[in-house]
Amino acid sequence: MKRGPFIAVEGPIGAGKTTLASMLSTELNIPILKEIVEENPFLDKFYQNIDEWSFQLEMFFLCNRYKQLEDTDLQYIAQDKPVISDYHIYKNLIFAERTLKGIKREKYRQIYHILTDDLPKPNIILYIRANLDTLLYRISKRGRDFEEQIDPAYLQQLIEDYDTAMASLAEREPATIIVPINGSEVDFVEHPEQFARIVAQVKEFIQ
Ligand SMILES: Nc1ncnc2c1ncn2[C@@H]1O[C@H](COP(=O)(O)OP(=O)(O)O)[C@@H](O)[C@H]1O
Ligand SMILES: Nc1nc2c(ncn2[C@H]2C[C@H](O)[C@@H](COP(=O)(O)O)O2)c(=O)[nH]1
Repeated sequence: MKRGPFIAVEGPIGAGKTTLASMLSTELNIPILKEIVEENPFLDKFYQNIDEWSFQLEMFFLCNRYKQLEDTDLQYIAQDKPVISDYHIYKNLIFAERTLKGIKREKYRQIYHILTDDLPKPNIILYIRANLDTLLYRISKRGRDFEEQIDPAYLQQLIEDYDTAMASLAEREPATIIVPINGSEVDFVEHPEQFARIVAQVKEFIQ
């Protein structure tokens, strides 16, 4: 592998991204880059009225992730140091294509490409797929008040959007390694041997 591994854990809301990224970070002794969710001023409003707040929310996520990735590039990637992240910048587009409409969607697409096209992209993606029941259960287990309002139909659409987006990324970027994980069947939290299998897979790619 040419540069230090940049590993992203992806999947729809509640799939277990932050959990798996944190466990891998500890196990492999690789620094973690985590999304900060609690300080987001728009998420609560967004779930109350998606059409009203989607542009502000998507722009907020995009600007935050842009800044975080710029810093990550300087601190780790440009220095060939490994790093693991609980998101891929591409998720901005997955969500925005679902939540934005018309001219705002078009403007967002342009800004997204201007900001992100030259940013370093992960070379390994652990893609946690999970069914609707699993996601709803985990979201309620996590217990964030504002997420109680998530419409299951929105979540189901995101499950499908993620599948489409990962297939499209695989086609566009054949060098990116995508490791699918069935998050409804593989339980890396309760079953250490299942976590060990994921660790072994990742090690295969980074050594
Ligand atoms: N494999 C798993 N088995 C059981 N609970 C899990 C598993 N993965 C995640 N969780 C729990 O589900 C909730 C959501 O996980 P989280 O990692 O925050 O998801 P994400 O970052 O994808 O939104 C958390 O309460 C976490 O402890
Ligand atoms: N509309 C968008 N919502 C997003 C985006 N990234 C995250 N989120 C939401 C989904 C959850 O409620 C919360 C945390 O996300 P996790 O997947 O880490 O649970 O934030 C986005 O780009 N657009």
